[in-house]
This record gives sequence, C-alpha cells and structure tokens, in this order.
Amino acid sequence: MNIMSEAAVEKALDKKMSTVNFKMVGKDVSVYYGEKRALFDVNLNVRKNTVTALIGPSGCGKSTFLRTLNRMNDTIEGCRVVGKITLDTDDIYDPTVDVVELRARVGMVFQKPNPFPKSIYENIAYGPRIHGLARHKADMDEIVENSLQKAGLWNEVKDRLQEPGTGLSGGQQQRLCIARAVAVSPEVILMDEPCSALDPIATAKVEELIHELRSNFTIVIVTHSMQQAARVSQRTAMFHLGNLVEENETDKMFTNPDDQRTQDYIMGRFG
Ligand SMILES: Nc1ncnc2c1ncn2[C@@H]1O[C@H](COP(=O)(O)OP(=O)(O)OP(=O)(O)O)[C@@H](O)[C@H]1O
Repeated sequence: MNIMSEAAVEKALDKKMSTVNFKMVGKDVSVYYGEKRALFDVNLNVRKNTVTALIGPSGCGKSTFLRTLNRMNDTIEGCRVVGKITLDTDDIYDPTVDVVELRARVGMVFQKPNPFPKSIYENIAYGPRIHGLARHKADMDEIVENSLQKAGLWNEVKDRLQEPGTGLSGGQQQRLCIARAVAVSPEVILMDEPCSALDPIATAKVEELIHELRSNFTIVIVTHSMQQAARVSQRTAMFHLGNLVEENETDKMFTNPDDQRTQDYIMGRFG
C-alpha cells in the first residue's frame, strides 16, 4: 500500500486546490513571428475571478502572450503558437474549436477605444445578436442596459442610446468597449493597455471598473504602468525578452520579488 506522508498529502491537496482555481492554463507556450521567436516556453496560469497584470519592458512579449489566450494571433500572418493553452478543461488550440465562440468566452478590450461606427445601443447589441443571446427586443434592451450598468456607463448614456458611440469621450468610448465585451457574457476579459489613451480621470474610472468586474469575470491586463498593476491586480506576471521571469502575488512582486530582473524593472533600472 502506498502511504503518503502528511506533508505529501498536504502538497497534493494544495496542488489540487490551485488547479481548481485556474481558469486558464498556459503550458510551454512559445510564439514565433516567421523565424523570430517572441515567447520561450511560457508556463503561466490565470486564476479565476482574479486580475492578473502582465508587466515588463517594451517588446518583452506581454501582448503576444495576451493574444494567445483568445487566439488573436491567428489573425497575424506568419504567427505560430506552440504549446498548450486550456480554458477550464478545453484545449483552445484544438482544431475543432470555433474561434468565434472562443472569443465570446474570452473577450478583448484594446489599447485604443474602437467602437463600431454605429449607435451606442448597436455597439452593445451586435455581439449578443450574432451569438443568438436575445430572442426579443425586450431581452436585447435588458442585455444592453445590464452591460452598460456593469461598465458604469448607463447613467451617462441612457438618454442617448441611438447616438453614435464614436461621439462619446475617449474614456466613455473605452467603457463602451468594455460594455460591448461584457454583453456576450464572457468568462475571461483580456485588456491590452486599456488606459493608455485615457486621461487620469478616465483611467481612474476604468480601473475602478476593472476592480468591480473581477467578481464576475477573470481579467488579464497588459500594462506599462506599474502603479496601475499595483492598483488593479492581485497577481502579476513579469516578462523579459520573451521569457516569463516570475509570477506572483502583486503585493509580493512590488515589495519583495523573487527575481532580480523584477526588482530591477520595478526600480526603473531598465525598460
Ligand atoms: N506582428 C508581428 N510581427 C513580427 N514581430 C512581432 C509582431 N508583433 C510583435 N512582434 C515582436 O514580438 C516581440 C514581442 O512583442 P509584443 O508586442 O508582444 O511585446 P510587448 O511586451 O507587448 O511590447 P510593448 O510593451 O512595446 O507593447 C517583439 O520583439 C516584437 O517586435
């Protein structure tokens, strides 16, 4: 009979618990752009209902890794992803996966707010409509209102839903894009420097929103701002030259990181 020591049992239980809490698991993920290798065997797990910040100097591969999580790299010619990424237990690179469905489960918000050239209402309704989420107008009205509520924008736009989304301020447009991502009830939301085009007040609103969204969604955010990573995330992953240097609790990353390169980066010694 195989008798495990108490410590071994505890370790196995810990492992099981942490596996249960992982929404996405990246295993030995490498990305190539043609001949150029941009990521080297990255092993990074994304926890449920947690904000994970990806930080590191320019060109280190943060956005590349983010894009592997909903196969956005598929749209880049010559880009090849190696390794395995799972969403719950589903291998997202399995050839049978419907990428449109995957991107409904793993939504994305980009650096520059990019509302469709349509009304505020239509910006939100478009996704639910193509995914067949609303049968009647009343259902759609509800989705639109709920999504705008969740994005903290409802009160600002409820009287002008038929006006163009592009007529909103930059910060409002970004919250509209977040509402649009939320409208199809994703499980994970990826954000690629969502505040870089916003002023400090709009940034603060989006950061507050990220904080609130965490109770319903799993969020991964790329940011150049270490202050932002410290403010919004519970976990931080540091990349350097295509390698994942360290992934840890955000508090620990910014006070007592395990890796000298993290220390150097947060002290502003490079990047
Ligand atoms: N479409 C592409 N074609 C070729 N090389 C690319 C492409 N996109 C990114 N790269 C290269 O891959 C590497 C990682 O880029 P990536 O954009 O992921 O870094 P990043 O950490 O997000 O950078 P930044 O903070 O400047 O946005 C860089 O060397 C970059 O030049």
